[in-house]
Amino acid sequence: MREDYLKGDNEGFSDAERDVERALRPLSFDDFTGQQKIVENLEIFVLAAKKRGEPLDHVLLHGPPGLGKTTLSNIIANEMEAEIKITSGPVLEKPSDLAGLLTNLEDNDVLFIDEIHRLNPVVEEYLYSAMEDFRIDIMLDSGPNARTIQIDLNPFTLIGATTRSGLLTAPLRARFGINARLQYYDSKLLTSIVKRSSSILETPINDDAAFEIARRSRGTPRIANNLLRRTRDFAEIKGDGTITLDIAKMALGALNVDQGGLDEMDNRILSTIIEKFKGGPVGITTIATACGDEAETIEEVYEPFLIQEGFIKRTSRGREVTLKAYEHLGMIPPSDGTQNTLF
Ligand SMILES: Nc1ncnc2c1ncn2[C@@H]1O[C@H](COP(=O)(O)OP(=O)(O)OP(=O)(O)O)[C@@H](O)[C@H]1O
Ligand SMILES: [Mg+2]
Repeated sequence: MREDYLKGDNEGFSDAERDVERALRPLSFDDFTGQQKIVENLEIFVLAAKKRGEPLDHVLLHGPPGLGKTTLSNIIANEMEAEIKITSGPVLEKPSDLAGLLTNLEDNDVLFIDEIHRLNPVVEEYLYSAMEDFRIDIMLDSGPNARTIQIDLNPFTLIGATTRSGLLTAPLRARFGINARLQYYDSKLLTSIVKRSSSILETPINDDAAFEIARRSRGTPRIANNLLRRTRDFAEIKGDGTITLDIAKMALGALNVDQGGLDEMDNRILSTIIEKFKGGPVGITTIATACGDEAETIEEVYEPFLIQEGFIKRTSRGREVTLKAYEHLGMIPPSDGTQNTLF
């Protein structure tokens, strides 16, 4: 079980915690740290769309949890000076659920569909004409009385967010004019996010403490913010309210946060490759089966971070762990490069 502060979504959080999360959310492009290329491009597309008086082209945001997809979607709507209607794939069960939302959109509004990979295929079909022609065909009645009517929609922008872009159908993917994959944040960017958040929370924090939290946040702003809040508790109870490096280390230690910021699944993937497959190379499907997760989740959610941080290498024959992975787990690497000495 992952701890609350590492959770992908907000499940397990109290209302107060959710309010804090909302307060920490940047509201404009200027406020948003990192993802520089994506933000620069979006700023241009938004300005151009506003100049033409048109809606922004449909946007697909994908990437691992907690990197800012929902945040960016809200920012896009703010910057477009448009209303945002928020829903998610699993909530839209029937075409009429979608039709209800679409017909209520004003000119240039944003419809945000979270977890868009989980759309019901029937609903997805309706989305095609809505996205392309701003029109939907609605079926009225059924049986012998069945007839369809065409409804014109106000021009709108669909923003889809997903952690699993590999599960999107090709026709849906093709209808997004703007397609951006969010990347993990480096420790420097996360340090400035931690500092920004602590100033919103009115909690003083030392530079080295901010960096320590950032470094151990798995490249993810949501985790950084959550660890900051827990560390603040320690500073208030065990210190004088300021987050110092000692307080940060004490808090992160007490919370069992990994030295390298890896989570339980990351560690399981690494130890599985080492213990069951002699460090690799091994195929992603085999790793997934051994770890009890889906290959696509490992490939899209976990592996990118492990590769970026140099724990895993991708070779033509599969995935291989690096020396850094052995060191991280306190295991002895094979001496001749073929045999795992632990086996
Ligand atoms: N670039 C950023 N700068 C500052 N804070 C950020 C940034 N990106 C994300 N955050 C913070 O991290 C939290 C999580 O971001 P967000 O909810 O947008 O992630 P997400 O990609 O939508 O995650 P999920 O896939 O789980 O829905 C937000 O509350 C926000 O405060
Ligand atoms: Mg989100």
